[in-house]
Amino acid sequence: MAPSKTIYTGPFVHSRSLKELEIVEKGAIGVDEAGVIRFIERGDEVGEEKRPEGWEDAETVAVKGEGFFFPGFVDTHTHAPQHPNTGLFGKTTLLDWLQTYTFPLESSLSSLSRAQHIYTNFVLRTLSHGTTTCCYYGTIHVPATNFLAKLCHERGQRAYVGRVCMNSDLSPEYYRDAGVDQAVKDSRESIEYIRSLDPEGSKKGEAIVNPIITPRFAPSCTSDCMAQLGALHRETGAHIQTHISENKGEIELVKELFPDSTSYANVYDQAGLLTEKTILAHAVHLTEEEKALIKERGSKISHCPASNTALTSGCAPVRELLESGIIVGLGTDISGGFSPSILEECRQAIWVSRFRAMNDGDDAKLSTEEVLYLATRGGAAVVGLEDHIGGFEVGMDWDAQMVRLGVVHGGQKEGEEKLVEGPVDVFGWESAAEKVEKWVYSGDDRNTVAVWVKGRLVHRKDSYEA
Ligand SMILES: O=c1[nH]c(=O)c2nc[nH]c2[nH]1
Ligand SMILES: [Zn+2]
Repeated sequence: MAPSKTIYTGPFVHSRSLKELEIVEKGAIGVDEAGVIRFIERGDEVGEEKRPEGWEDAETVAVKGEGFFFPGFVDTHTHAPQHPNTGLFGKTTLLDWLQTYTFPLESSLSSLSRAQHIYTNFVLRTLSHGTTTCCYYGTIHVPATNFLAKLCHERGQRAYVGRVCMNSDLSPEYYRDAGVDQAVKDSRESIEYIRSLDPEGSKKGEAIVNPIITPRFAPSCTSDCMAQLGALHRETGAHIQTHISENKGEIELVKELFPDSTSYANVYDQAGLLTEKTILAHAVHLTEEEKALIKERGSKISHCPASNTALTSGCAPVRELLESGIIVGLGTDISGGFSPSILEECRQAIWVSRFRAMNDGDDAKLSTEEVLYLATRGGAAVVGLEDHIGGFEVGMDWDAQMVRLGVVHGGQKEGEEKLVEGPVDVFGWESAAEKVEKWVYSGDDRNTVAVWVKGRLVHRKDSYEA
């Protein structure tokens, strides 16, 4: 159903900057038919009787009970085909995990019906966690990847969808590109298909779903393949995503495979893959030179703390990355990561920063405000949409979630006590900031009762009522 003019009333929370959240206890946000925010009122200015001119017939969506509107989350790195393996990694580390768990599952998506089954579930799952924008790796299979893009387009999730390239013999024979030409041809075919879903929007840079060029990681691709993908980027202007410097064994392998390169980041740079439109996942063990190069090229980093811990890759130095001026967002990295939730990733980012702090000092610690920024405005900047999503400002799109917290009522009769819906118990004496903090530390998808992308309702819980 096409969205109508709507006024969202109630508390809202968003990041003003890395360090500062704005918490408005009584607000109203007017969103037009195109899903664009047209006014924001703080305080009592807008009530049922005091609507701005032209908004008299607008629908109202109000937060009922305890809760608030929050910007939709941006997941800057995840693997849709690995969803069935979520939680399965045993004691493996990256390179044996890929061979044991990942390649066998991904290769099975040569079956389109299997891909449809997995992808449909995953897109519904990420939406239910409040993820309004998602950067997806697909597999090497064009039909499956195109299906994922079409699904996001139909369900209304903002997405970057990439057909994976992997032509080197590190990949098993049963799951590998036939050659460089095949890798480039299939990538081009997928880019064209994804742009055909919304040709006008794609031309204007306004499409909800976009293609993303996806060399799996340097060890999976030959230099020639990466150079041709760099050329494909220059030709099409499509974004690029890949992995970098995740695990020490991987870094050693890159040194062996590319002896003429001065570093892992240099391998990508020589191929023309380090650009302003490049998203680099992990970046756990970058050298100072690599950080400087990434900063100079304007490439972005997806921090994936759950995955980095699960595969014992390391604790990424997020404070240092931020201080060197690199743009950072959060990524769930299913199924290296074990949860499709960016809220979970916020907690993991906080924990990992504390482990770094045990060696580096307290400055390494990330605050609640900071991780919420990375989950929204930081992620938006990673995909180049910082002027459109990630916060609530006039002119931005309404990509948002309604968060509801449970109120614990006193005076329940003995034997009739009931738990509130969802994991967060609010007793009534918490400050607004404390409620947000409680949500970050103990909330989950049960607290996300509705989700909108560009004004379109894309997910709602049964208990949601406008
Ligand atoms: O976390 C990761 N997940 C993957 O699928 C992958 N492939 C290469 N490097 C990778 N890292
Ligand atoms: Zn990954």
